[in-house]
Amino acid sequence: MWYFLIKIIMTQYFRYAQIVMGPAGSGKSMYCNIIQQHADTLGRTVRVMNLDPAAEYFKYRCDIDIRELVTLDDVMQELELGPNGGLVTAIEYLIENTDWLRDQLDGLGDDDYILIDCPGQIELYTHMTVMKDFVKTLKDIGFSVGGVYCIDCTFLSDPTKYISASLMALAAMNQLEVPHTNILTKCDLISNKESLEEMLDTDPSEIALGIAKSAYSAKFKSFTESIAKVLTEFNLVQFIPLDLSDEDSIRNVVYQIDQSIQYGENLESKINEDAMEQDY
Ligand SMILES: Nc1nc2c(ncn2[C@@H]2O[C@H](COP(=O)(O)OP(=O)(O)OP(=O)(O)O)[C@@H](O)[C@H]2O)c(=O)[nH]1
Repeated sequence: MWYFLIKIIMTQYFRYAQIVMGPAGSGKSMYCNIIQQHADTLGRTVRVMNLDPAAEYFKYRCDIDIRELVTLDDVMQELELGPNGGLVTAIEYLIENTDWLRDQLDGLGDDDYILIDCPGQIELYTHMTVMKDFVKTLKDIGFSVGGVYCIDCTFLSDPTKYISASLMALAAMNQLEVPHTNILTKCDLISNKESLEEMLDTDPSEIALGIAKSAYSAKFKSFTESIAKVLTEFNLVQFIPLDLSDEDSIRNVVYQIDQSIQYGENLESKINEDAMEQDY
């Protein structure tokens, strides 16, 4: 009996999902593609779900597609909504159809590591509840969920963009309430790798200083400095670089996110559990 109880508890956490977020064009689809290809080379299967009801084509092998349930065009036409309202309604419709989602996820068989490629409308995860509800649905189905927030690395060289990207990432982390990782995408585009490291090491207060220098008003200057101070003092936002041309960089990203959703740990438990099953 104890064995079955332990098995039920453990099985709940043998399914893993990454919610891949970020502004339009930040590299979410490319990220899914890179991670899926990397997994292929390791003989590990990573599935991808498209959560954008308006998507047209994919860079990755798409295993689950929200458009098979609902498309943005359908919602806009039937409910006479605009694109943003239509998007929220489409995702709400998905959450209401948990059976469809459960069937799709169960249909993946034993390959229970899934990346969920979100739409680029960041309001979905920075201040609306729809993605939070979606995460809850995944948890109820039995997934250990982590958030991955993609930010274009060119943002780091612009202090204003840096602060706003940091705050958006923080808002998504706060809203979703799951282990969170910020990924700095497109690092292959930076030819000077040392400058990238320098940028990553830069203290946000120095960045704020850059903004403050160009600030017109004293009020704006002190406001920016205060935000940067909070970011620094509480070590709130960190970025992990992803360079698709560098296998070590990809491996590091995979490792960090696996750690955050306890992929390795639970796998170890599973191996022990399988051994236990054989003993019985
Ligand atoms: N060189 C390089 N280009 C990239 C990388 N990631 C994305 N891109 C390019 O940036 C553009 C946007 O990438 P996507 O992966 O479609 O971005 P997205 O966040 O999924 O965009 P939306 O679905 O519109 O929200 C495409 O032209 C990609 O080829 C990267 O790591 N390196």
